[in-house]
Amino acid sequence: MTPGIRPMVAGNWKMNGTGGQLPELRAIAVGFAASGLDRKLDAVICVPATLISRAADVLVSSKVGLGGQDCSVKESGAHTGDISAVMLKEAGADYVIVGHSERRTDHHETDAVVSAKAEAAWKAGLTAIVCVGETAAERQAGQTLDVVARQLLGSLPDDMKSETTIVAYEPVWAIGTGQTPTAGDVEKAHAFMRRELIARFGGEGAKLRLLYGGSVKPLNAVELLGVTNVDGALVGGASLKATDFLAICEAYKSL
Ligand SMILES: O=C(CO)COP(=O)(O)O
Repeated sequence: MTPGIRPMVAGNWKMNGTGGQLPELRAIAVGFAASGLDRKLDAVICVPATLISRAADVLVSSKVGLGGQDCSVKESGAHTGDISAVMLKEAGADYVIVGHSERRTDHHETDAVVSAKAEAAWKAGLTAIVCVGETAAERQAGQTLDVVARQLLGSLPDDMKSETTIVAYEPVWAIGTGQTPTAGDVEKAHAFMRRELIARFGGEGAKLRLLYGGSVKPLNAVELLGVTNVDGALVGGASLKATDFLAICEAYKSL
């Protein structure tokens, strides 16, 4: 937690979810409203692009935000298979994840590409959730903070505003593995990011939401979300089940 920063729990459904998954989204919307937790935090679900318009219908007048998982650096044109930020916005999204490690790996996205995607997102009126995080090999080599510093520097454009940007620290080795860094390690990484962001962006860096992602589950949510400078979570697998996602949000009842 950071005093004065409203937390966020964001779900990333990744390449999971056809129409049969929409009842879970409805259950998240209903459960989140019933919990009264919207007074304390924002909840967002980032669905596959094919589900955005239908998800927007499900979430209409709900307190749960909607996001995509990637966008093109371009607005339109001859880019077969790509989806622009403008298209996501038109379909009903208000957020988009950029620079997830799975995109950096599977699609060889560089920091420069991620930065251009964040710019494209802002231009379309979306909030960009920019992901950074070290691999297992980089961690073993003691390079965690160097990698995070390099990715933050390269992936965040100079005109970054805290209102339309969120940073997610996702150690690659913690994603989908059930392994997490210790609370102490997360604290160190987030304190480092905060210092770097303040050094570069001043007050905007101080106000930026910093999410932790990587095997966040109902059982470890209180511990991880209670860490200083952790302003929420980016949740993969556990966001596919409404009960798990809501249980993670519930952590804020005791924080
Ligand atoms: O990559 C993630 C969210 O973007 C984390 O995934 P898991 O929560 O499944 O580890």
